[in-house]
Amino acid sequence: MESRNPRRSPAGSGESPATTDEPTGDATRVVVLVPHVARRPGEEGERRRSPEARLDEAVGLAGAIDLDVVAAHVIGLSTVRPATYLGSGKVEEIGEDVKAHEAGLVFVDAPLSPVQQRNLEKAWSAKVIDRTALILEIFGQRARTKEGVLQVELAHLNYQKSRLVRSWTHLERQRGGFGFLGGPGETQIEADRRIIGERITKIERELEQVKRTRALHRASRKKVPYPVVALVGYTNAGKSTLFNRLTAASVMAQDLLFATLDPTLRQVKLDTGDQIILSDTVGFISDLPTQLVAAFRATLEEVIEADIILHVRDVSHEDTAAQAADVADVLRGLGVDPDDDHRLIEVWNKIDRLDEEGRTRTFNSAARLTGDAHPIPVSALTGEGMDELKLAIARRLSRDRVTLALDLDPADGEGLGWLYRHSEVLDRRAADNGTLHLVVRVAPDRAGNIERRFGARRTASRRGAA
Ligand SMILES: Nc1nc2c(ncn2[C@@H]2O[C@H](COP(=O)(O)OP(=O)(O)OP(=O)(O)O)[C@@H](O)[C@H]2O)c(=O)[nH]1
Ligand SMILES: [Mg+2]
Repeated sequence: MESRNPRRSPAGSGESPATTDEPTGDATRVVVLVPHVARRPGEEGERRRSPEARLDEAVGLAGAIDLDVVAAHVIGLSTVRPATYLGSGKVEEIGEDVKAHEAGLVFVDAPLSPVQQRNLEKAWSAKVIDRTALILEIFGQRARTKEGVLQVELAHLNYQKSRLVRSWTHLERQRGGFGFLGGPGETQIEADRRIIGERITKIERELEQVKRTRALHRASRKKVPYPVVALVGYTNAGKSTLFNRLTAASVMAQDLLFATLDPTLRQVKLDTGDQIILSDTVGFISDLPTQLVAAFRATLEEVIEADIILHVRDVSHEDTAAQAADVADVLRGLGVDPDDDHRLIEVWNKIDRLDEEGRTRTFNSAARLTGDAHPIPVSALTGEGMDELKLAIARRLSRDRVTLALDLDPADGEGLGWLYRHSEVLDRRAADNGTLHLVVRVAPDRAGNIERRFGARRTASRRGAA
């Protein structure tokens, strides 16, 4: 597309003003593009998502920050062009589309180099953002807690810094005249890098502080004898809906990608009497930039330390396998073994959206996986499968915990208080002579202590051990 190249023509009729890359359309009107590069030989099949599903997701991402999607296209490519990512014919075609729809923004669902971004902005007279930038934008809007806000800003700065290096090094120029921003002779790039670097250091320090506070909170929660059950899963899988169903609380559950950003904790009593702390977390997404994963490591510490992890999957989604593989990757990155059936329970959600045949298939494949690997088909929306899920959680808990029986002098109020604080009291009965017969349940590492202090005896669990 030769005509695009110089872009130096004076502002004529219909031409945008001197800076041709100044967006001319409405900045909330967005054209969504999903470049689909032809399959390379040897590429993993499981990871291949259908272009249509990727387009749905991309439109969802744009909608997540209230952008008005005016057009959305999958663009087939045989190869990625270094200068513009897309071929010149496509660039031109899309330019017309952008103009026709008066869009001020184009979301390209791919990792664009700074040069590609710049060139496309010039060609389309619109702002161009790539996947990382859009996800950062969403995270920026969603973050509520101080830690979340800081982490998003940190990820943003790191993103900027990496782009600064790549985009500007060949354009480095001396900063003339305004000496106060940098030392004499400091180049623009050095100054920018230094400012960003200082800001990063400052945020990292603040984050340290926030993390220390969180660690304290966690430590005090650890004294609570209740196990932590964390929900993880691909964004939009239904974690918050399930969380609400299990807690009967109302956490923001929406058909928005990344509706939940900061972890939410709530105490829940299962029908079996088990008390748990349920934790709702940020959704995962494919191609989540590594710096973002790193930034959210701290937020996901609840997951790392959880006793049980519920991996919520949208089994009605055509890419459910690819999504599950992405979630497994993130878990691995957090140091959690995704194949640890001991800790993980797969929750196959949204079964209400399956047709009769899909239902049968889903239930059959769930039944084929036995023992700890057995997934639980549910619908968080209709409530189907909730009893099975709670039972699965209770079983998992009772299996890992030790049940102890002990007798306590009724005068030992201090001992009784300690037991209530440090163990789950399952049963309490007073004998005729006043002695209290107690049945308590604790994590294995605490059992020895109670055996010694109260002369407790290990027993078979009274319930949930089926
Ligand atoms: N049909 C159906 N829809 C569901 C079910 N569970 C959740 N949804 C819908 O799926 C959408 C996403 O649900 P959320 O609970 O917000 O998903 P999430 O996993 O918390 O998403 P993020 O917080 O963005 O990661 C909402 O529109 C829910 O109403 C289900 O069992 N069946
Ligand atoms: Mg959520």
